[in-house]
Amino acid sequence: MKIVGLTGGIGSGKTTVAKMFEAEGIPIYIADDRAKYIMDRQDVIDRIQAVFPINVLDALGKLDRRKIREVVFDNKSLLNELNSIVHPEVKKDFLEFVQANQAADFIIKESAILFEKGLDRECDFTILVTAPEEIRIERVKKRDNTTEDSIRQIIANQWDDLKKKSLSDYIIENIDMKLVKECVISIVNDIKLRKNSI
Ligand SMILES: CC(C)(COP(=O)(O)OP(=O)(O)OC[C@H]1O[C@@H](n2cnc3c(N)ncnc32)[C@H](O)[C@@H]1O)[C@@H](O)C(=O)NCCC(=O)NCCS
Ligand SMILES: Nc1ncnc2c1ncn2[C@@H]1O[C@H](COP(=O)(O)OP(=O)(O)OP(=O)(O)O)[C@@H](O)[C@H]1O
Repeated sequence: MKIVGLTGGIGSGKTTVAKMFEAEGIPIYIADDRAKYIMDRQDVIDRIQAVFPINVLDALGKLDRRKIREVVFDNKSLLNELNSIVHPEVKKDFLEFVQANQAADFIIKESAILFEKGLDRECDFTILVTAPEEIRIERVKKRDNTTEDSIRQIIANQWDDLKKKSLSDYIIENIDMKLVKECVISIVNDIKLRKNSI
């Protein structure tokens, strides 16, 4: 079984593209979604609250992600603290996913920070999803009902596409969905023919 990392900056459309792979029968692991699920666990909530200088809970005692988002992307040390709590848990969770999908030819691991966190070293191949920054910002503004400033703060915590392009095996420009779909189908066929690289 091959592990194929899929990444892209905020709003590039990597989850949208990951779902196209899923439609072709490829198991997909969306690290962001799994991180959210893990962060609803009480033991994880307690560890996060212990390092945050503000109350990060909502009225029901659940983690208020919006509050966290408002502080971490402007505070590198707090983001590192959060990452150091969440990422090892995601790693364990991913290993279980890999075990459960041994029969697949390959699986897709989608993460916004695949290269930033060196996770590409654990992948056989990598796919980068790109789109012009202004388009990405417009997409996220619409999707999350958020401000351009807050999106730009997240972009500042991710590598730029130029750096990621040089490390990627496949690059998908996500503008026209029909072309993207064709690209996904040809990548699926190509990866199936390739041997594991790690
Ligand atoms: C900061 C949090 C609470 C904000 O949650 P919220 O639901 O508002 O936004 P969401 O999770 O959709 O994040 C928005 C976008 O920010 C980017 N992003 C998320 N985490 C990170 C990070 N650690 N570093 C850089 N960019 C990140 C992604 O492009 C992501 O899609 C959340 O992103 C989080 O818990 N991040 C830390 C865990 C993590 O690293 N997850 C990503 C992969 S495991
Ligand atoms: N080719 C496209 N044309 C128009 N809208 C798109 C396209 N691709 C994605 N979108 C929309 O843009 C938004 C962002 O896409 P998506 O959530 O897949 O991005 P992402 O890279 O996973 O973002 P994030 O890093 O925030 O998780 C979504 O609302 C999605 O429906």
